[in-house]
Amino acid sequence: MAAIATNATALVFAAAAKTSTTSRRAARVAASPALANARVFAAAPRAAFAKSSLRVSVTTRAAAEEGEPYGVFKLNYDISNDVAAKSAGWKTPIVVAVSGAAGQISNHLLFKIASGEVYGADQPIILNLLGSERSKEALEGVAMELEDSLYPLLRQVNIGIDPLKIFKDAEWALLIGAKPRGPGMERSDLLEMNGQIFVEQGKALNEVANKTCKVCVVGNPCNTNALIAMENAPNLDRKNFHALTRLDENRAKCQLALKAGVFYDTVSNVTIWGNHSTTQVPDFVNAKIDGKKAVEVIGDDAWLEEEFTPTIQTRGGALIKKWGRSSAASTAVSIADAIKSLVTPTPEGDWFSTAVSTDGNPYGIAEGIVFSMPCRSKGDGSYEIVEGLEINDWLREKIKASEEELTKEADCVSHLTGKLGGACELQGAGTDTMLPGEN
Ligand SMILES: NC(=O)c1ccc[n+]([C@@H]2O[C@H](COP(=O)([O-])OP(=O)(O)OC[C@H]3O[C@@H](n4cnc5c(N)ncnc54)[C@H](O)[C@@H]3O)[C@@H](O)[C@H]2O)c1
Repeated sequence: MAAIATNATALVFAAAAKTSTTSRRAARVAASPALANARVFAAAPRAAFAKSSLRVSVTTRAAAEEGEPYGVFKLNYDISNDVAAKSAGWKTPIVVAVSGAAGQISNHLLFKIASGEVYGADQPIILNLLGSERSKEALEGVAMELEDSLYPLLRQVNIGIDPLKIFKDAEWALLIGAKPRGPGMERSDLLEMNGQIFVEQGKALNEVANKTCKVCVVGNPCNTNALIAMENAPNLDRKNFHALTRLDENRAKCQLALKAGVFYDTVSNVTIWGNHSTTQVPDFVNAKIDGKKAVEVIGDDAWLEEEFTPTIQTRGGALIKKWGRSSAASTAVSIADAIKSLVTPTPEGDWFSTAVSTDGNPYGIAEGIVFSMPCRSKGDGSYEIVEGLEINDWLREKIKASEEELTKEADCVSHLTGKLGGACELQGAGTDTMLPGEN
């Protein structure tokens, strides 16, 4: 990878490689004078994966200067027998690219992914980690921690700051990296600043990612960032773009359980409609507790409308007041949940929330935005929107407000999505809504 080739601090784990592409990449790295001291072993073709030796070597700037590999990897070790035993039922490794990999959320998520908790205990992983110029050093620290964790399923880690390199062959792209809203910054400014990131990353995905790559955008404002990435990646199926609203769903389930005095695993069919902002609509109308209508089990409409709903909309802010920082661990859990919901079949009769393209949606939501809706999956990475939910007047009005907000956001970034949009109406007092973590 050129990013690695130009950065002698780069860390390359190249275990039994997945594809010939990976082998070519390793060959380029090995040929680079900048990495003359880096020892990269990555040649086993896909068919040979199960039987290949695991040979890992790594270098750091200091080690490269000294000509010594780093830490535990100063040993080149061969565990072919062990791998052969463990890999009996293992699948072909998948490439998971993560942006913002040196951030708080990734600090939890990467270890879940590497452990097998997210994609399965038989799914080897290649982690491609994207950082920013500012987080370069920290990114190496992340890789060192992954190194020290000795995860059997983690077959390769690549780090860098060029999405064209890091998104290469990605089968999943988890776009977490974004900049936080600064003091006095309007939502329109935030959209513009982070929108540029998602133009670049969308284009990079379009160019180098696997054509079936599934993209989950977490960096805020995540719905419209997902829209921007999607519009800049015409080679990828629009149905493969998601923005994360699963954390909001999990929060809603928790609060319903608390009110009903039941354990939260009995709460199902919870939808978050709309934007990951304070206009989001946590749907108690269709939610169930122990298979019964949540509205009937709870029997307190005033609480549902006037307490439950704003509690979920502003839960992020309440947490910041306690923690002094935004939710990271529970966000990582919800990203893991969102992925698991796509790679395992949805339980009969249930659904999950994810923000997806509104193209052809059955609820009459305006097209051209990314809107959270109830979805189901067969477990093959795809989804379908669940039809036929009851939309009463209360829900309709709330959903409309979130739809209008997202339409305005889309107008504000029309210059980033190649559309002829209207003027940006999200400027000035009274037009700004908060992210869940901002108030
Ligand atoms: N959708 C949700 O439910 C949800 C929940 C919580 C947080 N978030 C959002 O997730 C994002 C990340 O949160 P965090 O707590 O991990 O933040 P963080 O500040 O700890 O980490 C963000 C990382 O992204 C990096 N980064 C910035 N620009 C980048 C770029 N162009 N390419 C790659 N990396 C880049 C930064 O250097 C930093 O290391 C924020 O935008 C936050 O608002 C979303």
